[in-house]
Amino acid sequence: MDRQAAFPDESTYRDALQALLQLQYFYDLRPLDLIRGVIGTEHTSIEISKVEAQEIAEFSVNNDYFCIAMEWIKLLQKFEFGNNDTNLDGMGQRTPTELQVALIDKHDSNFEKNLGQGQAYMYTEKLGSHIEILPSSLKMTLSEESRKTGKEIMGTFGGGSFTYNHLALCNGQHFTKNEPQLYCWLDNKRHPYFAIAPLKMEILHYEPLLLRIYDIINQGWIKEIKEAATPHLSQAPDPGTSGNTLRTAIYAWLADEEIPGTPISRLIELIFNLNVRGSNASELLQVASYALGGSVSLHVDYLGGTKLANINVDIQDLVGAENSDDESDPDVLLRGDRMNDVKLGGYTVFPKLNIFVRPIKGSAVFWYTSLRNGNVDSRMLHAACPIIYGHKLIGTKWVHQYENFLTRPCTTDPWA
Ligand SMILES: O=C(O)CCC(=O)C(=O)O
Ligand SMILES: [Fe+2]
Repeated sequence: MDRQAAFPDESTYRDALQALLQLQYFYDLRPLDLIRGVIGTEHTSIEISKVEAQEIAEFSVNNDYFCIAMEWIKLLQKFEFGNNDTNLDGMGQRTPTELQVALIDKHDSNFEKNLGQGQAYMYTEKLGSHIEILPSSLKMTLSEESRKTGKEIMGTFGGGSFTYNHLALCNGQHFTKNEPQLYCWLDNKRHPYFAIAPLKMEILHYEPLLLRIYDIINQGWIKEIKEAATPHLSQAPDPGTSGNTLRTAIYAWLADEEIPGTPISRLIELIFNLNVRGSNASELLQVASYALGGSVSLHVDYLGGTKLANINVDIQDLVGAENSDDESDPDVLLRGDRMNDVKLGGYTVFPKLNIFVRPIKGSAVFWYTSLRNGNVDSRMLHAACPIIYGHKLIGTKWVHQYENFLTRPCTTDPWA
């Protein structure tokens, strides 16, 4: 056995720090909570020592995560950790005050540089003259400003346009003054099959269309998808097909033949009158598994111009076990696995539409990724928010354009 493979290396550690800071950034988690193992509303046994807090502060300063770094530095200055951490002033470690000075210097030289380029909106003030800025209030101010002016503001974790709306939506907040008139109905007209089992449809957005269908897959299908995908869950998609999208999840791809008891392609054909099963009519079912911090950055699923529609099927719930059928799943109980539902985080957000979508087990969310003229529909920009606690499992089916040039309904009107 290769024992070395069991030890995390430097880059795994950096990834873990990055994931932790991303969670803090997205959800305004407080370092004081984090060091005590409190993540959102969950009390975990994952505590952070003073040495680790120091490393987090160093990492944040080095990576220019200004507000986050300031929070960790303040914590190091103020908070008494347990007395078993001693090595703080050892070689190579900066004191909190040294870190703070380095941080302010970096920030303020960035400020001057950006000012010279006419981009002062990224920082409202020099840190040196105003170090009491609260990250949360700064982010909300920027979010509000970007909404009012339509100006794009770059965020610490990249993403480019609509970054702050992205953050707000991940937190379940949106800035639409008038709630859209949502509409739900039972649909039994699409195919005789649905006369017996009507589809529970919900319009999340009209134009462009964003549609949720509840209870589209049952417990048997869920079990089959999980069993078929689990042994293969590993790598991220080929960067050639996912562009610059950052994905911190693990993936598996399933052909219809690998899940013979789960006719999901056929079901999508019946509901949307699309070709899904023919050769090259759709991609393999992409199963994505997200753990703590797992997320996908803002993107449109379009690359290569082949994709027509996106159907995301939620294989697990966002909320706790009381809503989960997994209690009765003998495999889950045998493994003693109680982390089967996402407790917090994990929304799919559409910042241009001002919509956040919570994963609901067994439901699917549908949208067209391209316009009728074949170009990408950039309004469908979306992201998967980081998981704070629990585990999200989602299946994505991408239906192709070319095999559907005759089948795409010529209207998005659900009543037509
Ligand atoms: O997991 C989600 O909510 C969305 C994932 C996604 O957009 C993708 O994998 O392309
Ligand atoms: Fe996507």
